[in-house]
Amino acid sequence: MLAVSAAARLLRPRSLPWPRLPPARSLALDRRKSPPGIYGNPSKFRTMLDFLPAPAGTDPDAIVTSPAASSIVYDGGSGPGALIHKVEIMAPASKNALTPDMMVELEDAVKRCEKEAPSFLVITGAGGTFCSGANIRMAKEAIMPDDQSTDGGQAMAEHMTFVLNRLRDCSTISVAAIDGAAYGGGAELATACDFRVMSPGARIKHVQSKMGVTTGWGGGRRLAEIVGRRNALRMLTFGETVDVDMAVRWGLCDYVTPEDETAATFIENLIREEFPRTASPVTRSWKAVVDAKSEREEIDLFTTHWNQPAHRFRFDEAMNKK
Ligand SMILES: CC[C@@H](C(=O)O)C(=O)SCCNC(=O)CCNC(=O)[C@H](O)C(C)(C)COP(=O)(O)OP(=O)(O)OC[C@H]1O[C@@H](n2cnc3c(N)ncnc32)[C@H](O)[C@@H]1OP(=O)(O)O
Repeated sequence: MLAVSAAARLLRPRSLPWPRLPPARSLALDRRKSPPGIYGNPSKFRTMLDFLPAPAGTDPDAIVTSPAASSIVYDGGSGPGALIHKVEIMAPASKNALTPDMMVELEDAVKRCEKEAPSFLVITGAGGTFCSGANIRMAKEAIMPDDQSTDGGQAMAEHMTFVLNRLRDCSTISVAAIDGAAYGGGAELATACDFRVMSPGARIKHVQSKMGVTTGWGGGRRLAEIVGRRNALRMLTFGETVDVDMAVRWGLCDYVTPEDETAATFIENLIREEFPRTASPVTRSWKAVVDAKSEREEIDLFTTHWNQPAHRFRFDEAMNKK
């Protein structure tokens, strides 16, 4: 899909960088489908865990930096509107398991991505693992009291569903760069991204049934959308380990990395090869195009770009080559 076609080469800008995209909202491209609060108040999770002061008001867009602020590392590249931003999950001692603090940091990362509007967001894990899901030790401590109360689980599920829906609905194209394991919640995070890149040896596994629960972060429905109902049921019921070959066959993996490259390096190189100068203003419209509810919506998106600087630049370049 991102392979460089002859036509794409022809249309590539040679000298001038393209103008920076204004933030999504001013282009009316903010296509968030899940209104804040639809899954309850996500700030409830923050408050419940008591690791943050009660949020001021309930502004769901506010970025409230978690005191931990270390395990989800946001790399803003060359700034707002850049071609690529990156999120690295960095807790290698637990195979990048997500603690409650990190779930809050992930929310902040997604909000930052929405605000700074890069063309692509690459999500990866440190130390050769993507993410081993929720940190089971911390979850036990923080949200599994002895009285069998379900409140903590519900708050976590609402929080993570809210965060991952925002990631999916954000106009930035997101890529899960998977080395090693994407297990449990890690698999759910991977399916919230628009594409999955896997290096040899990477594997995706929905271990939830082995843990005695169902998917809590919206990952079951997303999986069915990606691999089809039957394959999703198979993966979920048996907690099957899906390796790269199977993931490619089922449409769960979009790119396979060569042996000697990490998934993140591979996808970054691929993106930079396709967009050698800077971000294309068109990139952040594609999700809105494929999700358009009507021809009118698609026409309106097209019109947003028509005769604008990037279009004129590429058009003239193509004409001059004729
Ligand atoms: C809604 C989502 C939520 C849910 O379903 O409720 C979840 O996500 S629950 C968590 C689901 N995830 C798992 O069950 C994965 C468990 N981990 C593994 O299967 C393996 O660790 C691995 C990811 C396949 C890696 O295997 P390996 O390379 O052999 O490493 P180790 O197994 O030796 O692990 C090293 C170290 O990391 C700790 N670890 C691993 N995963 C987690 C985790 N999810 N939470 C907390 N800690 C984790 C593991 O215990 C080892 O610790 P030490 O023994 O102290 O070294």
